Amino acid sequence: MQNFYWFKQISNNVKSERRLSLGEYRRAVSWSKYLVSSGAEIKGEGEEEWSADMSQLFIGVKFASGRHSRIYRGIYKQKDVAIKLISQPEEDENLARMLEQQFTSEVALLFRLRHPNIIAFVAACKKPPVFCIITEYLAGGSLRKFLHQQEPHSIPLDLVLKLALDIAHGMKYLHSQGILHRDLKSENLLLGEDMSVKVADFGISCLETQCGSAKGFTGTYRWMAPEMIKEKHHTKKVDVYSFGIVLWELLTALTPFDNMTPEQAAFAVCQKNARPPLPPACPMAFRRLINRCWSSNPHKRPHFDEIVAILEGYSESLEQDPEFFSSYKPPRDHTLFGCFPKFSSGCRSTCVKD
Ligand SMILES: Nc1ncnc2c1ncn2[C@@H]1O[C@H](COP(=O)(O)OP(=O)(O)OP(=O)(O)O)[C@@H](O)[C@H]1O
Repeated sequence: MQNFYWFKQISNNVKSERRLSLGEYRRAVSWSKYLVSSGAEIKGEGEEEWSADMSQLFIGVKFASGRHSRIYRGIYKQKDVAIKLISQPEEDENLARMLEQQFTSEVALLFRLRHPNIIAFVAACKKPPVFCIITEYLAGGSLRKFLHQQEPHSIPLDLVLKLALDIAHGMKYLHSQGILHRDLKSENLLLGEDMSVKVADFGISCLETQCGSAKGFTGTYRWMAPEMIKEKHHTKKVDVYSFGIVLWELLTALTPFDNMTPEQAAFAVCQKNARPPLPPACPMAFRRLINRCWSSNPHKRPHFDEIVAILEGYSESLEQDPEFFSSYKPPRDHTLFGCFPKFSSGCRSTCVKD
């Protein structure tokens, strides 16, 4: 706590506990003007349960940004937290409405989730045109940042397996609650100090029964399943597709389709059935799983229950035999492959022919 340079205590509007640049001061004041409680705001449905006690919230330095948000470190009730501040633009009513809907839905979903591999919700505040979501702070940052720091561009296979299992456990739990994440990617996976991974950012998540079509969607094309790119009806299997891309990231530490714009990547995935190329050294065990996860046919993608079971099997085998990944022989059931024998002559690693 001593290492923090607090510039703001929201409750009593203390303006500055450190020297701020003029820009920082203006920004801090412009947020605080909205966040300081007037005591007169109308509380929406369920709001009493998650509404933050502003007298207990300290906002520290900004450490990240999203498309429409800024993320600050902070302390809430003596706990280290991350505070996501979302501000509605005055000039764009549609965007303002969409951000409010996203906030409401993210809070409602986060509020009911409790799992070691899902970011823990702490509280939220709704003071239009500013909203805040307070969650536990994860010191390791995003998985994307971690992967991009790796030299050479790969991480040991036992770590790939551990990280993949954490993500799969989180996703299995999420799906067991009937929730689709819809924006699973390394940027939305956060690392704890102990290298545990937690799934975060539920801004465009939905209850499976209420997801509708993906019309007007703002997810991320490089990780997006073809049926979602095409704005078709979609199911939990869109997250399995994205998990396949995340597995590829874990094995390569690269950005998928980095030689293309997101729109070109979307076109290549839908029209040419393209996938990021698996490196020749990619162990067969992962190659098979990835090919199944990013199959263009959602029905051929496994459920997360099965993914967890497969990865746990790999983990046990690796404990017994450190050479497991090089000695692994796939089961003879060829229907489990992304590439079927009738296509195998022309099947390249970048292309799933099913
Ligand atoms: N609880 C947290 N602990 C540590 N870092 C966090 C936390 N929450 C967010 N971050 C960091 O902030 C970044 C953006 O957060 P988040 O994805 O929740 O914002 P967003 O507004 O939904 O972004 P976008 O809409 O662009 O996806 C994350 O990639 C991560 O680096």
